[in-house]
Amino acid sequence: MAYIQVESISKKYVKGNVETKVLKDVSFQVGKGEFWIVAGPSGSGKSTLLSILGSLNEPDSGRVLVDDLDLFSLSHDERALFRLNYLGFIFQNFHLLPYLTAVENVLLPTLAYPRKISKEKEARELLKMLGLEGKEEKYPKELSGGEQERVAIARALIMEPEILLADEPTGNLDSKTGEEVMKIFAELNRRGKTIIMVTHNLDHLQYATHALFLKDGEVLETKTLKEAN
Ligand SMILES: Nc1ncnc2c1ncn2[C@@H]1O[C@H](COP(=O)(O)OP(=O)(O)OP(=O)(O)O)[C@@H](O)[C@H]1O
Repeated sequence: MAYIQVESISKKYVKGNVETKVLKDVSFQVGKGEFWIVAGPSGSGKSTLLSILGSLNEPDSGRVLVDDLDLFSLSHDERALFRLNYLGFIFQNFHLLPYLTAVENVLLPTLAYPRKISKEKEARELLKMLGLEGKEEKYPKELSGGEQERVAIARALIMEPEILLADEPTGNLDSKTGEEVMKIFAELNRRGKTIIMVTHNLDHLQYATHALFLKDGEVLETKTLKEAN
């Protein structure tokens, strides 16, 4: 049984009387510990697919099962709990809060947790692991793009999720910094995280175990690039 099972997902957006089919019958299966890159031209449905995998967006038809949980049969609250327990999200434009320091940004998800938990020590350790020692009290505007992305990665890791969902995480970075961020993802994958990443950059395929190519909302091809650990 696959860890993440995507079964015949379809999704359309309707604006006025114009209907756009964004995903058409998309199916694939992700094993635990795999690193998938979702690639395809602009507008092919990559971000929509990722938002459905993250249960932030509902498909019109089809199912997504994660660890045997049928995401869209869960209640709103159950789904929120699922996201908190299983998923870390990383976005292209970091989405850091400007009036919080690096360590406070990393701690944000812990504030939403139903039980009060203190993870300041872990937050500082994560920042250290990501090469940000000494920058814990800096505000986002005092950090470079690559540093802000690493804070966003630390924030995604603070609840110890099994799965990382990343949408163009290197899209706003120069190529050298982008490579450094990809090496962090490769290391996280080596340590067992299951990763699904949307990217335009096909050079990043060298870090992944699998690739899914989308075109006009359809799966063009899925490929095994190397064995997962
Ligand atoms: N909320 C929405 N309402 C209406 N149309 C949308 C919405 N979100 C996306 N679309 C449309 O759906 C199509 C697919 O968008 P999506 O962002 O999933 O593609 P993408 O492959 O991630 O593109 P890009 O690489 O440019 O980010 C596009 O034509 C987009 O304009």
